[in-house]
Amino acid sequence: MIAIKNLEKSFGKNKVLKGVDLEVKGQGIFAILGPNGSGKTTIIKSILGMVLPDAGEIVVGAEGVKGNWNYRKNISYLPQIAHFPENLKVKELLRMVKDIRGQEGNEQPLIERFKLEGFMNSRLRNLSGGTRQKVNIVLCFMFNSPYIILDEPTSGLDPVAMITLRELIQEERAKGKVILLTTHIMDIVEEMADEIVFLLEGKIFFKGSLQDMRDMTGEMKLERSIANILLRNDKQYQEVLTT
Ligand SMILES: Nc1ncnc2c1ncn2[C@@H]1O[C@H](COP(=O)(O)OP(=O)(O)OP(=O)(O)O)[C@@H](O)[C@H]1O
Repeated sequence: MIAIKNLEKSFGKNKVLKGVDLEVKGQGIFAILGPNGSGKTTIIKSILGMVLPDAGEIVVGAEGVKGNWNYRKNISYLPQIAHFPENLKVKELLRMVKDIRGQEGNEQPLIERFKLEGFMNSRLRNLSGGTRQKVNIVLCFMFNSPYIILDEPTSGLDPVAMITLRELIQEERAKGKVILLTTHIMDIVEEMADEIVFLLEGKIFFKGSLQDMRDMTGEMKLERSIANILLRNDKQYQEVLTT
């Protein structure tokens, strides 16, 4: 269970989160959606303790997040942009992350699935964007954590890797994990999400199933549903529906 109560966060004058209340109960895939800059990553980083909220409370499992690092070992995180020392070799990075976490990982099957065997001795600075992302996926999925947080996990992946990632996410879901996912690829959400959370203007605007969203907006396709919500709430999006 993840419970967020009245979360507020500003960066200077930019009020990003204006009282976010969100409860993620049970297991499954929860897609956090919203326009660019709506605060999806800020919520995720607040859950991880990487952003310090101005107000509010977050509980992960039974543990409050404030001043606590213990709960982090239960979360695997795939960041939107990962920053690691560029001169590290892939095998050194894998070792380093396992040492930092103090947990052994089951990386070998993932290395094989993403065909990374030939890159173990490559330095990060020499990897393509997509190969880096595959390494980041291995780093995230090699630990058996009850919570998995994926921030734009498909970025840079080729279609084969994309299918492998989708399979991997489904396998983790079948194991009873709680998976939080942000993505701008709506067919992934339509295929996989058990619940959709839609963030707008600093608050949770909608939380429910895909069918609930269809019912609310009268649109069958998620992309159109979201465009419909944005149109109702912001005139600048009117063109989206008329094109
Ligand atoms: N460290 C920071 N310092 C200043 N502003 C920040 C910082 N992090 C985020 N912001 C701002 O907060 C707002 C929300 O950013 P965030 O990355 O959470 O949005 P997002 O919904 O994840 O966006 P996207 O869909 O583009 O990934 C943006 O206006 C962003 O510029």
